[in-house]
Amino acid sequence: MLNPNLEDIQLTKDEYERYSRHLILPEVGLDGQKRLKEAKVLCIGTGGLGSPLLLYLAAAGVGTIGIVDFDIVDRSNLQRQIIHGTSWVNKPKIESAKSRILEINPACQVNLYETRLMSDNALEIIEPYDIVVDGTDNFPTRYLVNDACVLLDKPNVYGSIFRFEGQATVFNYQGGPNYRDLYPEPPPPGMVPSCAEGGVLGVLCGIIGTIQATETVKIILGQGNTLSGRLMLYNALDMTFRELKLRPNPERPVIEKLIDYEQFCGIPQAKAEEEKQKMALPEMTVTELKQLMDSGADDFVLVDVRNPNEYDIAKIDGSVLVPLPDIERGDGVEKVKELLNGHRLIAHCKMGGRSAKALAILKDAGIEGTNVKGGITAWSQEVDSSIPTY
Ligand SMILES: Nc1ncnc2c1ncn2[C@@H]1O[C@H](COP(=O)(O)OP(=O)(O)OP(=O)(O)O)[C@@H](O)[C@H]1O
Repeated sequence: MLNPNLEDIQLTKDEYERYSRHLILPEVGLDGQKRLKEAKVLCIGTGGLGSPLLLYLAAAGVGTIGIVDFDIVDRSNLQRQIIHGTSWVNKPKIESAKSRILEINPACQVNLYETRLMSDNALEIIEPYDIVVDGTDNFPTRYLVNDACVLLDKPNVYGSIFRFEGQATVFNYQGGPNYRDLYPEPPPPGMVPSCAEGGVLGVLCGIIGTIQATETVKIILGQGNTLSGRLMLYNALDMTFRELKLRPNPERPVIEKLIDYEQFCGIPQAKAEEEKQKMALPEMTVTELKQLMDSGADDFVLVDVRNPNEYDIAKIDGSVLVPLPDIERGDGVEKVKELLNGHRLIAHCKMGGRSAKALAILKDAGIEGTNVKGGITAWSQEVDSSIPTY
């Protein structure tokens, strides 16, 4: 429970009316609404999770809300990032979120931090707040938020989402476990695909984000049992909730200072490896591919290594689908061999990363090929604008 001096906090007449359905709940009541009014909550990320949780925190009467994000609203965000509207596309997410929050609750003090949360700004940004809510989507930031909250002794309300499944819990609350008890080591880079790669059901964000908002409100009020020590696992397809027990690991290293979290998660090393892999492969631009196709040459096969549903969304005419997972399993390598039958191989994917991976595997199997730089995204931007980007 947050413990401001309740006698110093007054509700206005408008607030009595606005929060009347809270005030008549004995678990909230006048004191609870005053605690909400005095509370300072920092939301990191105003994407899929940040959107619903900010809407509910603002509506619930949280007096001060901080928002950290560096991104602009993309059209592909609108399917789930419901705080942002169409007119905000290409504009800063934090500005969009603030305007919507003030529309819901003009009395809310909204502090904006248009920056990436990093080791050199995290402590300063987080310090003035009572509770931190993590609505981000990457491992370095999650470890950073965790460690900063441990150092500053702030509860960290955590959520994550992927495809149809989500997780939520409360870290670092009243001596409870933190993120490093759940994940002592980061996964190898690229092991866990992002929502941009694997997709996500829009309404899943609503479920997990509102669980985070609920936990935040409960911590402020000091009511109920929080998710501290319990990891909630939700599956939208089965409509099931499961729980895992979490305990502080006695062997967990003591966090003494913030570190380089990109390095900790192996990101620069993985990027260098990917670059090296790409450099070792012959490449061609989409314009060169177009010229080759227009020349009537028939000595090559264009292999698309994306997933079948991506191929249904958009494809380059004449390409043949052999998904990367099939190539990784081995049967795709055989399929490519059959397709080539003496022709040369050109491969593409969405942006050029997966096709580089596929070509490296094929090279080990004795098949040389050329990678299309920028994939079908570059094709859509530079050659054929009738092809949708996704
Ligand atoms: N270190 C960070 N500091 C501030 N904001 C962050 C940080 N890391 C991630 N975010 C923000 O967290 C949000 C995560 O939300 P989400 O994954 O739904 O959005 P997205 O990145 O727009 O999605 P997509 O990858 O599909 O385009 C994003 O708005 C992103 O900019």
